[in-house]
Amino acid sequence: MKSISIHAMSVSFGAVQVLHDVDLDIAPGECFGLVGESGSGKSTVLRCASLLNENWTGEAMIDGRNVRDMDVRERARTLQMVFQDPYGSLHPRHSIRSALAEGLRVNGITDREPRIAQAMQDVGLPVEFLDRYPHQLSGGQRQRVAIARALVLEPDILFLDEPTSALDVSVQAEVLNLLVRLREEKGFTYVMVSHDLAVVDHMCDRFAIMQHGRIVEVLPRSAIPGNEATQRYARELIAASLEYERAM
Ligand SMILES: Nc1ncnc2c1ncn2[C@@H]1O[C@H](COP(=O)(O)OP(=O)(O)OP(=O)(O)O)[C@@H](O)[C@H]1O
Repeated sequence: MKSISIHAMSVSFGAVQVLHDVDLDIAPGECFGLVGESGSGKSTVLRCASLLNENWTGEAMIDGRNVRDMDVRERARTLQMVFQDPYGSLHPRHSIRSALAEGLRVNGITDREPRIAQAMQDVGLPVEFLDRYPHQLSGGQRQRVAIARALVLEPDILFLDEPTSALDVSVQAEVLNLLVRLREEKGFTYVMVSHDLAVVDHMCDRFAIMQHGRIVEVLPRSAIPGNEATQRYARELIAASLEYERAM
């Protein structure tokens, strides 16, 4: 299990600074949530820490090792991302087998078939699905493929960017439960972006509330039901979410 430590992460797009000195310390095996209004910088934290975006200042360390000191292969075997929209991230004319094989090939891994079969089993999909194409799967099945594509590289850390928000509510719970089980089985460390505090409450040990590119407060999950946030914005965000839950 691996820890993640982000220190003084700042990023600007043109003249606009979208992250201001973000500090986060995430324990090995923890599920850590990032919540906050749209545009507050949650996805940017994941994209910078994984070096999908390289233009930022500060440091991101994994188990004490700077991500910038890792080569692309080491990084891919350490950290994988799962995005919100599996349709957008799976090539429509590539079979599921080739979607899963691609990362293995790019990263010079040769024992591809057993890893692919294992990943399909891990996400609860039959191996016959390997010959299908993305449009031949349901939304939930496609998201399972996106998770399997991350698993084949046997990473230690998964960055999950709204992994279920494109799915029907009933399917959301299945995929979240799959993610809970995988973390228990494999000892993953998760960082999960979500706009839904109910999802954070279900999944995360702790979470950070972000606003305008800053961390407002870091709280344990147990602070949600009684709204124990100390910062005004954090309290308001939790209160709004609790009210919404009650109204449902
Ligand atoms: N490549 C980019 N170029 C310019 N601006 C960007 C880029 N990526 C993000 N931004 C801006 O940075 C800010 C933070 O975006 P980010 O996607 O991190 O927010 P978010 O909290 O994840 O929002 P959402 O919940 O809507 O996904 C936004 O104002 C966004 O418009």
